[in-house]
Amino acid sequence: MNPIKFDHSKEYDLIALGRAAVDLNANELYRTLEATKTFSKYVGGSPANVAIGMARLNKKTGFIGRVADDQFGNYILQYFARESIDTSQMPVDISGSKTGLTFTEIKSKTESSILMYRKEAVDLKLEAADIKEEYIAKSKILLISGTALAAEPSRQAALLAIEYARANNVRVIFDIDYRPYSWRNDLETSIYYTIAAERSDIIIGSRSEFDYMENIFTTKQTTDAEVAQRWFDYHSKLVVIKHGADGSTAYTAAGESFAVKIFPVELLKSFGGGDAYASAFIYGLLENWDVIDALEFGSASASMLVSAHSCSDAMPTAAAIHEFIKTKKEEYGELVARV
Ligand SMILES: Nc1ncnc2c1ncn2[C@@H]1O[C@H](COP(=O)(O)OP(=O)(O)OP(=O)(O)O)[C@@H](O)[C@H]1O
Ligand SMILES: O=C(O)C[C@@H](O)[C@H](O)C(=O)CO
Repeated sequence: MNPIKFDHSKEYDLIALGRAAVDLNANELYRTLEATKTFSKYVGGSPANVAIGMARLNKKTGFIGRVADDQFGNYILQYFARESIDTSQMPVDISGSKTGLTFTEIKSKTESSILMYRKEAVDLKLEAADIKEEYIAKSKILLISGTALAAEPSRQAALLAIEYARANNVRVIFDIDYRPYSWRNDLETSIYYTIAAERSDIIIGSRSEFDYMENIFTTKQTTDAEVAQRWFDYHSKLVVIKHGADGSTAYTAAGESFAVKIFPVELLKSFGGGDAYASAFIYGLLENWDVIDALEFGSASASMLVSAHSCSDAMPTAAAIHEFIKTKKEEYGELVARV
């Protein structure tokens, strides 16, 4: 049973807030960045990837975020327009700030890493004045990417957006999305993540991201169930904890727990799975599926993405995910991802 109640009278399915950036993924595989000569350019930025994933799944999607006054800013706006993502709340920043860049290094069949250029990143220039309550009120969901909390003025903009959502029966999804490059220290990260998480209906993150968030509370090793309970004691109804190649778990405030494994694929890069996971999982919730079915859908999309060269371009349609699941179940059995 889906524990999240959406107001289905609202126009948008999801509005994402945070960074829209650019990925430059190495074309030469199994080399270090030092030895890489060419890259493929994709739209990137975790919340942008999730928004693209939602749009690919035919959900009406909007975005709140600033873009740079340069070719990369134009590229992002044009890409979003082609994907039918509303860009009315994506002001062009004229302060000279730059689009965040992420270089993905595919070092071996099992190892990849990212190098992020985020100095003066335009996404962190988002201001509270950019946040319109009447826009947010039109959506079933507001998705907040944790990196939007890393610096001012983006931090206050994100926290204001959360308050507007809560005042207008909009479900808040907090995708923890930890990227170290923009934070000053771990305590700051933990404090502001906690402020957002306390106000969110759904929290999604990898286990290590939850641990960052818990820093101010405890340093002892807690179970996934204990992690989830902490946030149920505030406001959350659903907590999803991802464990990379070990799959993922979900807990509801009503005391239910679920787990799924990964779908077997040939790994190309270990990045991008989380954004695909989030968009497909949220799609399942919006379709009022049971949590376990939404988890399986998210896990399938994630596995498809870690075997793809891009993140945004490779975001699959619902039909493609269903076909992927069907094929894997024929090959590995009905319970391929269910534990
Ligand atoms: N080797 C793998 N094979 C198949 N699926 C995988 C693999 N690694 C990760 N996944 C899938 O991707 C999901 C997200 O990966 P992870 O737990 O690393 O989250 P994340 O750090 O948020 O991802 P991202 O790097 O996109 O930010 C996992 O829960 C799993 O479903
Ligand atoms: O989140 C980022 O800014 C980097 C992403 O664009 C990249 O695709 C990735 O690492 C996915 O998680």
